[in-house]
Amino acid sequence: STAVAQVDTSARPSAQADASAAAYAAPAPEQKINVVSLRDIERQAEKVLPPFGFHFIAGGSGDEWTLRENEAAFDRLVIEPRFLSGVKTPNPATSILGSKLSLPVLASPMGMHGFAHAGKEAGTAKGTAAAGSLYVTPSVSNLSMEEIAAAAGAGAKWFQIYFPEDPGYAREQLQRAKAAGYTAIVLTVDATSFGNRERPAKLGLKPPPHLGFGNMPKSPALAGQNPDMQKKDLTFADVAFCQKESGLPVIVKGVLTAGLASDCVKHGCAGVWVSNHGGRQLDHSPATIAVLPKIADAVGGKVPIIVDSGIRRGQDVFRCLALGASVVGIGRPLLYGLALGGAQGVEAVFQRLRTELLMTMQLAGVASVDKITADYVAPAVRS
Ligand SMILES: Cc1cc2nc3c(=O)[nH]c(=O)nc-3n(C[C@H](O)[C@H](O)[C@H](O)COP(=O)(O)O)c2cc1C
Ligand SMILES: O=C(O)C(=O)c1ccccc1
Repeated sequence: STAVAQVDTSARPSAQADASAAAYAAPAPEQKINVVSLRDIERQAEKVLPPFGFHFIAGGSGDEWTLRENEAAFDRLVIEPRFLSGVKTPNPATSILGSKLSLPVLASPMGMHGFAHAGKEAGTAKGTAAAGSLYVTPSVSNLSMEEIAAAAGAGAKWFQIYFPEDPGYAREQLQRAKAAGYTAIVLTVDATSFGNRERPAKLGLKPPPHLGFGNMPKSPALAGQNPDMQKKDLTFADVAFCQKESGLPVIVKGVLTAGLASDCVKHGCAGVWVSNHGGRQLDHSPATIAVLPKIADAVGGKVPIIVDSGIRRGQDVFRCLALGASVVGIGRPLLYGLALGGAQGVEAVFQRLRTELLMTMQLAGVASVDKITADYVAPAVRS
């Protein structure tokens, strides 16, 4: 295995430090924000974020086909409402692996929130907890997993790991995660090589000085390891390692095929996370909503399915649930909310999605999330 960070990561900020660059001017507001729509805050966040930070967050890989397709694929799927169904107060609450959620939307793991806000991951964790949702802490964070757990407080939390080269360092992180109160491990498998993110280079934007890794090894024997150096040759043996060493349920993130989904179930995974990493890894990998039905079919209800990448509307949440997801994840909009308002901005993003989901459920005629089925969606027919 090799350090991904050393190979192909010209645009990877965590791998580089430009000592001559001015210190990174992350926004720091803590305020209520008005979220008209999740798309609208991307435009607003661009105005307050340093250009590198904005384009690092907003960008995808390669030609950004998958990035566009994530949202375009929803446009090919209509919602067929059932009026006169007597629904009065739809209930968006659900639960996943024992955690109660006030809505079927959680915070996808994202590395290095220092690009979005001076408070780093703390505001995202706090705002997600305030919204009654679940925060997935990234291993490549600017704050430590213990600091992030403290910010989430009683809020539900999982720990996402990029499996490091040294198994001893993997073990240390998994044990720390359990001790810090995380209740599941998310193993991301779609980033063993870093996607070709070209935006910063095309725009002539240089990575800022390093913002600091929160999870450097504690054991002196692991000196030289950092959480951004990943094992390339991942297999199900590494999944088993995570299960054994953490003693926690393990979810595989980055599933895009029915074959991998059924292998995950066979290997005792507690969940399957359908994701193309927000179009940031393998360009021309499929939109998640397009592959969700066959993955749901392969999983057959044996474990929960989480899906993310391009979800921006309550109607998108509805369509994902209709096609077999238990819960959806959102990424970038949370960083935009964070940049604009800190924890309150993050909470406002969840609230906006809740409002849209409630409206969608009311108009579609569905009273609870378990009743959102494939009967309510159909291919869009174009003449
Ligand atoms: C800035 C940024 C950093 C990310 N870092 C990670 C990470 O550390 N680990 C991971 O599993 N996924 C990471 N992702 C992918 C997200 O978990 C998620 O799959 C994706 O953002 C969902 O798509 P969306 O942004 O369109 O909602 C990152 C995404 C972004 C935008
Ligand atoms: O950019 C990403 O998608 C990502 O996964 C990541 C990983 C480490 C640090 C920052 C981002």
